Amino acid sequence: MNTASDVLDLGPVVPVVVLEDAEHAVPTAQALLRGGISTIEVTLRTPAALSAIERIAAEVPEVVVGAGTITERGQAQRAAKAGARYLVTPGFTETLLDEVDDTGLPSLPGVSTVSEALRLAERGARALKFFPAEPSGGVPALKAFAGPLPELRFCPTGGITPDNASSYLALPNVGCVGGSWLCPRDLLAAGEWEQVETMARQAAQLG
Ligand SMILES: O=C(O)C(=O)C[C@H](O)[C@H](O)COP(=O)(O)O
Repeated sequence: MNTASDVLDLGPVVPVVVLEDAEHAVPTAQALLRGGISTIEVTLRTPAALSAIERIAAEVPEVVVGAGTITERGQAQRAAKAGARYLVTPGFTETLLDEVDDTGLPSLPGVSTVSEALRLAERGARALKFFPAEPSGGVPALKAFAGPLPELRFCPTGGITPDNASSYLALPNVGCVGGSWLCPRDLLAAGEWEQVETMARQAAQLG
């Protein structure tokens, strides 16, 4: 997996996961894997996130672990050091993009407008996160992006559900969708790994 476009090809759904407890990292990744999902985006929203990334990278190498919610200076470097294999940002600043690029890792920077997508295309990006997908116009917006931006592919995230995922995945400029629905906090807190596996299995079949 070398490019951002490769990240979009890891499967139809990238689970976006908030891990409050690093102890949940390995069982979550294993449950996703049993369900047929081979990637996990661990959001850097909790103190446990970097340790969670480290554990998944070390103990569940079959799952390609990425780091999400990169919003502050230093986070890209720390995530790379912990073993993240790709980086995701909800939006971008030039500083953030430079830091992400410095890691050498593939990344999906977040955009919600054509102008933002153009700025990233100027920097060489070919794969982007579309965030927040539903509030930013959803499927019709992405359909419209394909006209002026034919070379760009997207991972829409934000408001994606099992009910609307397929309509995004049917668009030629969508490689995969991102979503938190597979790994809700209450299931992780309760250690309901079989339920995570079941939802992963359903998500893996979307397309
Ligand atoms: O943390 C980030 O970097 C984000 O961009 C936000 C996440 O992608 C969304 O929270 C996922 O959206 P939902 O599936 O609607 O929960």
